[in-house]
Amino acid sequence: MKRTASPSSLIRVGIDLGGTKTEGIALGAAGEERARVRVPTPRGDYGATVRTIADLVARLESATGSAGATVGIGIPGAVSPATGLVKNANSTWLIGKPFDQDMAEALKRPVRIENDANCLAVSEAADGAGAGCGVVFAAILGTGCGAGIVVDGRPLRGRNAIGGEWGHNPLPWPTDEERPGAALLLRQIRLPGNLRVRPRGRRRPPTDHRGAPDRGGHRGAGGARRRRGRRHARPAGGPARARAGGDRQCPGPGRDRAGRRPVEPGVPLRRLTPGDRPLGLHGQPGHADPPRRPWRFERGPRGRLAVAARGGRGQRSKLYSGLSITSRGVPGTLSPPPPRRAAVAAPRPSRTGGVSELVRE
Ligand SMILES: OC[C@H]1O[C@](O)(CO)[C@@H](O)[C@@H]1O
Repeated sequence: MKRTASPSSLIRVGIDLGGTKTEGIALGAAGEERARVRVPTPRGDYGATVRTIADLVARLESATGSAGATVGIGIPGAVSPATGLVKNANSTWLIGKPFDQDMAEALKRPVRIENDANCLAVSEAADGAGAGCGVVFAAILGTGCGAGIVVDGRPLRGRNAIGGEWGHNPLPWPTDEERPGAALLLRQIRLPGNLRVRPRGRRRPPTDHRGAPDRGGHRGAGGARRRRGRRHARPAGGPARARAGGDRQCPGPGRDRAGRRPVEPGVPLRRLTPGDRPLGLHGQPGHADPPRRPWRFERGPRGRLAVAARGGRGQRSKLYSGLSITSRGVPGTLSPPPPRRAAVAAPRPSRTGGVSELVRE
């Protein structure tokens, strides 16, 4: 006979939906761990993701001999208060979906959805590194990079449900290689097919984390590691106690990966101007929701232009190959990686009328 949950046998199920794995835990009435299951996340398949979580809940309930457990799910990104749809998820197949509703329907009960970094921050504030602290900041380095702020035990979501998100924001003390900002941040965009964006002109030779030429391993990996260390260190310089979660390695505030080198800010803080407006998460404009104005690139010195696309309800911005892009007069190129040339995508408006400007020479 199926047992139903009574207050004494109440099971609380928590699910961590990650980019590579999905893990569920069943907690007993006193918060003790009763069961735990981890499965691969069906990447790219929204329906399968919903089913996987529903199966996980069923497995946890059967492992604990319970039914009707309460369910909370930590997700990358957030459910937008404006649209009720998922936004900012590095697991991009969730973007634009009514995930909370679909999960409630699949599980036949209400579910609570929260940003994974907020879950981490609440957990650390409750009984982890931030226990006893009034304000706790926790950074998560998983498939994506995010963070949460908790005040007096409750997450600060903010009006756009992005409170604490630091992963895709401009950093203080930009270095020369990061200026003017937008050109660099353009690299974050996932382009259709094989296309990629790179700044035009001088290319820095790959270096390791000490700045020496990187010989071996992946080309440029050392340089990337060094930059990553610096960039994570800068915003982390502030809080008294910070906690990093997620399943990727983090060099740690102010240190390189080996924990040796202090990271110095080097250059003074430069205020970003509207023209520097970086592309936000997954090509959306900043973190604004809904976008207050479309971003665009300006006409460059050679009169060539620019692609501009409007982000919007979770859809990716569209960029096209074969055009030059500029940002505040600093040219970059949008090109297919050699030697195989990707087909030039024909400019076409996105389904929601996304292309705001497209100018050819
Ligand atoms: O999953 C880790 C983090 O990645 C993000 O989706 C950003 O890419 C955040 O919203 C989340 O907290």
